[in-house]
Amino acid sequence: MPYITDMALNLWRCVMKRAEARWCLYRSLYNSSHGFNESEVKRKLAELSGGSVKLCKGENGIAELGISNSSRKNALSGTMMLELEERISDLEKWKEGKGLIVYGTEDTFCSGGDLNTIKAISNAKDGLMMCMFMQNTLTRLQRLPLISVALIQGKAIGGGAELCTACDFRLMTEGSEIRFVHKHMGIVPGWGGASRLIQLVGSRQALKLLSGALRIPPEHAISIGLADGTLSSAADSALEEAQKWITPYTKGAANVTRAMKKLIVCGREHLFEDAIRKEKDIFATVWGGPSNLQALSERTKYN
Ligand SMILES: CC[C@@H](C(=O)O)C(=O)SCCNC(=O)CCNC(=O)[C@H](O)C(C)(C)COP(=O)(O)OP(=O)(O)OC[C@H]1O[C@@H](n2cnc3c(N)ncnc32)[C@H](O)[C@@H]1OP(=O)(O)O
Repeated sequence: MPYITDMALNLWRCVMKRAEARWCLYRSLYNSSHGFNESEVKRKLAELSGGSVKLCKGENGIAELGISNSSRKNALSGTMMLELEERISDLEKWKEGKGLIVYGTEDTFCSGGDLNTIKAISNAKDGLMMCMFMQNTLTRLQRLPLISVALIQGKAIGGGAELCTACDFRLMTEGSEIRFVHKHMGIVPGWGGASRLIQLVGSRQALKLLSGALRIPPEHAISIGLADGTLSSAADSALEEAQKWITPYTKGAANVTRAMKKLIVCGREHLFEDAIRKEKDIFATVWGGPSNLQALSERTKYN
């Protein structure tokens, strides 16, 4: 009997995996058919070292992803870009996960690409490969079935500003700042930050922020819908406060929270008709499930 249950469970997992691939929840944007040579870009980035990206998965289903490169204000070196991709792969496999907090250690969220790394790959071909690699990674971050929050302490600059837009929410501590400085570097965002910024604040606001390379303090970010809250806490307790902030959204059964986030990903990324059909498919994964049956038996009132 347990053997049959195992078989049924494996079959169910297999069906779900195929369905999730169909809903494009874990899909990268670029592969070899787009001229993307992943192994070559990985080999180059591996030579450009410094800093680390650490992942801590909590028993409450909320993980913390820490960006750390203390001598360079948490700039992302080549090896950190690789580590970030590995951590996202890890999170894609974490079936108990419900939430994610992305933060920078010490006093900065992230100062963008490590200028030493950027200089070493400043030719057109390497730049394009790095851009595709980072777009793949940040798109996979955005598509995770986890409710994600960027905790912005200090500055989120250049690629750091782009990174924070790949999260569902942004919380900013007092005195922090988001700034797309690309214009001053003679470039435009390439990690998907412009497209995501337009989705968040609309094309007019995005044009102002990008073409003016404006400093965006918490109040401004909140007023245009870029940020979702300000945290008052000192550096050492901001993570705790972010954990509290995310809890109402992640409370409850993991499969329901994850299904909810999958709906948002589908709704955001597909045309309406396509999205509403996928909503039906995702609905079918939780209908009549343990959380649903429990709620029905409890007959909870919401008054
Ligand atoms: C393709 C990637 C591209 C993108 O898509 O946007 C990028 O992200 S390019 C990088 C864009 N970012 C920058 O240009 C940041 C430049 N740095 C700064 O503006 C400032 O350093 C800061 C981040 C605002 C911090 O200022 P402050 O608090 O005054 O500290 P310091 O300036 O003294 O910095 C300490 C130390 O850190 C080094 N640093 C900072 N950022 C980077 C970086 N991105 N790459 C490498 N190193 C960085 C800085 O040079 C200092 O080093 P030392 O001079 O050796 O002390």
